[in-house]
Amino acid sequence: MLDVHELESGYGLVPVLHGVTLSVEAGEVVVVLGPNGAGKSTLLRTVSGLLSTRRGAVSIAGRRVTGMAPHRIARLGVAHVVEGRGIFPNLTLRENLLLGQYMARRKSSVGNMLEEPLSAFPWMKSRLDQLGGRLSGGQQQMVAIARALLGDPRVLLLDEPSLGLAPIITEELFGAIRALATDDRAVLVVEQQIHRALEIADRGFVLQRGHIVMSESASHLKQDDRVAKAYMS
Ligand SMILES: Nc1ncnc2c1ncn2[C@@H]1O[C@H](COP(=O)(O)OP(=O)(O)OP(=O)(O)O)[C@@H](O)[C@H]1O
Repeated sequence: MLDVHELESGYGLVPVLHGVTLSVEAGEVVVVLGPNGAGKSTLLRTVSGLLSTRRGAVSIAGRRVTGMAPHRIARLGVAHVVEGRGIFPNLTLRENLLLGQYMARRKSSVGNMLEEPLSAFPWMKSRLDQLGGRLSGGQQQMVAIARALLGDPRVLLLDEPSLGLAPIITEELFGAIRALATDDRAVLVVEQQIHRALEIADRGFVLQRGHIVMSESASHLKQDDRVAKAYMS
């Protein structure tokens, strides 16, 4: 579903990604691990087109999207949930969700669009009229992800979904994320919570200074000491 080939990108004159190659199949959750500044967020930004590609290619379901504007990439099925949630405090939960309509790939009624997000996060059904600003941090993160589902994305990119959340909320959130990798969707997650993320992932990559230094199954990475060492280098 997502293919990244020899990707290079950066900011101004500073290169950050140095030839990153990875793929994520439909039905998979793949986690990108690595120390601060390794280039994890930069990788997601380059895939979604927020940052331009200098070399290499990105393809979604076999279609090359390299060089396309972010809104076109979104229409082709890439949803990027950036760090920091972006919930509007003075809009209701329903209104916050419906902002995701602009990413929709096909025309659909509002009721149909809300079906998947509300079944992924059932607690939302009774809170649709509550203001975004009154929701807890964990609930806001779930709203950000639910909003991305309105476009029925083929590729869901999640940047540090657990940031600032209590462990018990993180567990609930990760359970929901696992269920989002359906037969026609791939999920790529950047995370600092290594162990929790590997619990729900099928595979993982370790990024260090813009290079992929490990690429293994999640069960393998869980037992490999080199993962923790990568964080200290
Ligand atoms: N907007 C920006 N302008 C210039 N340099 C940036 C910008 N954003 C990130 N960088 C630099 O790019 C490098 C990679 O940053 P990136 O945010 O992708 O790392 P990361 O692995 O996601 O780390 P973190 O977990 O700290 O977010 C870092 O050296 C960072 O300082």
